[in-house]
Amino acid sequence: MIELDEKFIKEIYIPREPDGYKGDYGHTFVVAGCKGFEGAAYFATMGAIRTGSGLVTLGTHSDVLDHLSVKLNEAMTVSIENITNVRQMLDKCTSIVIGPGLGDNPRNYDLLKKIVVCGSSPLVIDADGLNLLAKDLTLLDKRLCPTVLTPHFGEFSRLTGVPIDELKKHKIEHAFDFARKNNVILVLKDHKTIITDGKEIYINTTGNSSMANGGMGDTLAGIIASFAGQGYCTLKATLLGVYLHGLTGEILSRGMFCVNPTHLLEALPYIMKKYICNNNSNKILK
Ligand SMILES: NC(=O)C1=CN([C@@H]2O[C@H](COP(=O)(O)OP(=O)(O)OC[C@H]3O[C@@H](n4cnc5c(N)ncnc54)[C@H](O)[C@@H]3O)[C@@H](O)[C@H]2O)[C@@H](O)CC1
Ligand SMILES: Nc1ncnc2c1ncn2[C@@H]1O[C@H](COP(=O)(O)OP(=O)(O)O)[C@@H](O)[C@H]1O
Repeated sequence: MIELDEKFIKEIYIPREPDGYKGDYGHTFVVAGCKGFEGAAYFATMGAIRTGSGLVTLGTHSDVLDHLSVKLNEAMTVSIENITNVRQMLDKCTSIVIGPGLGDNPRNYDLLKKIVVCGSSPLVIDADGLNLLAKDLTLLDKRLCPTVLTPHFGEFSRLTGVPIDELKKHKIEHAFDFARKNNVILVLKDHKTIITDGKEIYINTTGNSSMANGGMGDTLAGIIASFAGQGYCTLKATLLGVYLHGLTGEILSRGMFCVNPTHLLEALPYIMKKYICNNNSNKILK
């Protein structure tokens, strides 16, 4: 069992070349959002943008697309009702995140199926993506892409059919077994989040209950997909994303009672620079 600390995470970090351009840092395809859950799509997309993804495209439902396009200046947007858009994005993206605020309905199940079966880039499945996957886990047998699942205990209970109390009692064993059996990287979100690929177990050491508010997990899903699309191997992208997400929340909580996704998103690039890239940033924290 490996505890994630600053030294371990700094060794994962890949410095950027001075002449790097946006095409070198990936294209994250975020499939998220529906009426009433636009915020989840916003947070996941911004999570990818604020952690350095070269390009980010949000695929969402037509009825929320215009509203989200106006808010997300740095992202492109496409309608997921048009399957040609989805096919084109699967060809050009370098990572995918599906699920935040997407909605749990048969049409979205077909979309998840298409992405799992046809996508080859690293795939992060979160929130409603997990609820859809829980209907038929054998969908995972048909995939070519490295896959990260990011459940909280409620979602993990739906995936496994095991009650939350039991999952909490033996969380490491359940997480490890699930990851091994299904050949996925599992991120079981908690005060001390567990990450496992079914071979090794990692425990995150950052984050606290100032982060216990809506949208924090959506943000994390976007962050992990961003790093996975930038050339980090999928496991390292996951470890870096979980650690950075918690670290940013924890540092902000020194001066804030609660840390909301908006605060976290604002601070992410500064915390990344100061604590992980080993350089100084003087905007937020001395
Ligand atoms: N601003 C937004 O648009 C937001 C949208 N969200 C979206 O809302 C949808 C539903 O997600 P929710 O997670 O709210 O609802 P869920 O029904 O998936 O999960 C909530 C339930 O999970 C269990 N649970 C979760 N964490 C637990 C823990 N640590 N210990 C014990 N039990 C735990 C509890 O039983 C709880 O009632 C998702 O698509 C999500 O992306 C949420 O992320 C909140 C913010
Ligand atoms: N007490 C806590 N300690 C550490 N991290 C926390 C704590 N509470 C919440 N978090 C983090 O916040 C995120 C919450 O995710 P999730 O429950 O999926 O939120 P949402 O569905 O609202 O986006 C997880 O990454 C979790 O680890």
